[in-house]
Amino acid sequence: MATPVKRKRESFSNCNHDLNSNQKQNIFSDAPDKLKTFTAWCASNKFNISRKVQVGREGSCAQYGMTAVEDIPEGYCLFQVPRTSLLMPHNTNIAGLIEQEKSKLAATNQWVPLLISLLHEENNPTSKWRPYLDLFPDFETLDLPMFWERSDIEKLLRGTGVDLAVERDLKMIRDDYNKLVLPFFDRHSDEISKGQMDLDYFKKMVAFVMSYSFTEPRHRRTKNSENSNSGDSGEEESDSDDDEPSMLPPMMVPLADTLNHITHNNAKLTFGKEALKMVAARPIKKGEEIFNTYGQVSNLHLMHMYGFAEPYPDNTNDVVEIPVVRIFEAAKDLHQDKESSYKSHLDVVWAFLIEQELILADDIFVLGREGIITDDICIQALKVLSMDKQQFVEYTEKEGWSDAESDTSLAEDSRLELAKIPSLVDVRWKQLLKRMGQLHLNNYTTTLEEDEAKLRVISTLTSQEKFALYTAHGQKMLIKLLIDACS
Ligand SMILES: C[S@@+](CC[C@H](N)C(=O)[O-])C[C@H]1O[C@@H](n2cnc3c(N)ncnc32)[C@H](O)[C@@H]1O
Repeated sequence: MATPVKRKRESFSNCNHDLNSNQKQNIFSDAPDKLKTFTAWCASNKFNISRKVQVGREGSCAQYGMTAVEDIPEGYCLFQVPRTSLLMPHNTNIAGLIEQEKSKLAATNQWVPLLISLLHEENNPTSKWRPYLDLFPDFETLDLPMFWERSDIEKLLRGTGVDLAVERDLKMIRDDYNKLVLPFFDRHSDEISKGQMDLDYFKKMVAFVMSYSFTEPRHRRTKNSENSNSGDSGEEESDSDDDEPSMLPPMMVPLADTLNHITHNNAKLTFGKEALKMVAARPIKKGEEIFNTYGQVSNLHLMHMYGFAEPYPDNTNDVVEIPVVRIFEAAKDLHQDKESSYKSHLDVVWAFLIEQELILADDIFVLGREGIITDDICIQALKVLSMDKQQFVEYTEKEGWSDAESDTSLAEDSRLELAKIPSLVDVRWKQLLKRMGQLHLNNYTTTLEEDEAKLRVISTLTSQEKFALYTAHGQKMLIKLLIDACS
């Protein structure tokens, strides 16, 4: 991922907004009770919300959101979230219990300690986060694909990768619930109660963490975080071990999580020692919605984790993940008229690539707006699959071939950027890439032309249909760019 541009810290990013009581009243005057209670809680916990913004449904593209009620300059601090108000395991009163079992609970999934903390707080009528938790009372509006009927996933999302991600999630949720979460509550039934929890309820909590939690980069030098733009984390640096993950475990960041996402965001979260601050990433005009970034993420990721996607070409971070086996299928397809000994030669070549681990069977090629991002494995496959039998024998007999191959083709001029593909010397590479794209298009349930017809009547679609269409259509457009570059 590209590194976000580091922006100048401006003096008005200090978040010390002095609001008089009239101004406070105006900002939330149309808010329903739960939102008022929540924003009053934010005020009493020193969130220092600027009078230039308003939280609510008005002006938001999806349920709650934040809008500018005055012009806002770049670098201006919209609000802060003191670290003491972050809902994370070590801030709760079961911190000790979780800490004792942390390595077991977080062994497969960093989310489990947070999920247990959330379940505990949700079950506690006097939780210090009560006004925050009550704002999202039943999670009924979380329309993530993991709640969809299997038949709808198959019909709308097959081939996008979201279908596979949901399958993996559902298995992991069941396993985490049965093997970690329930046993934890049972072991500590004297100290904490699991209340009405069952698997369905746990699943809703997972969805809440999935689409509302934030992660913070461990090092200041690490630029990107999921569900936040951490490029200008600013005030803090830790001396953590290089082996440790670059992200800290997830946490809930009240108020920051009312902001919606857009690829070209106008606000970003920064991580300070005492507080996290939401800062204007560019000037924002009165009336504009304030959008955070959930990271430089593809539609596949947005659809999977958050249940929405952006229409082509808005999401410049979009990618399509093509299983590597598709290039082998392309080679076979291109040579289907050839004699059977050539086809078995291709089988030998593919087995060789896998055996020598030049390619892993479950690898993917990642195709983005500029070209194939994982071009080293793709070039490896193109090179070997384009050889005739004699060239392949010579290649495998060549002493030290593996060292030589490991740095092949990574010179700047041979990267698989779309702009450079038309001038590739070996026409077989272009044929393979083009056929790979054509074959991948067969995995979706609709054609590009059918998608375009639906886009013309977008207002008649349900939101599930709309966002699934944006996901599949965006991916097909990227494949079309590849096919066009090879033609
Ligand atoms: C962190 S929450 C943002 C606050 C949310 N709108 C609410 O009402 O609570 C993330 C959820 O907001 C929605 N969302 C965020 N950005 C969106 C966008 N650009 N378009 C549609 N829905 C969006 C999605 O439902 C997502 O799962």
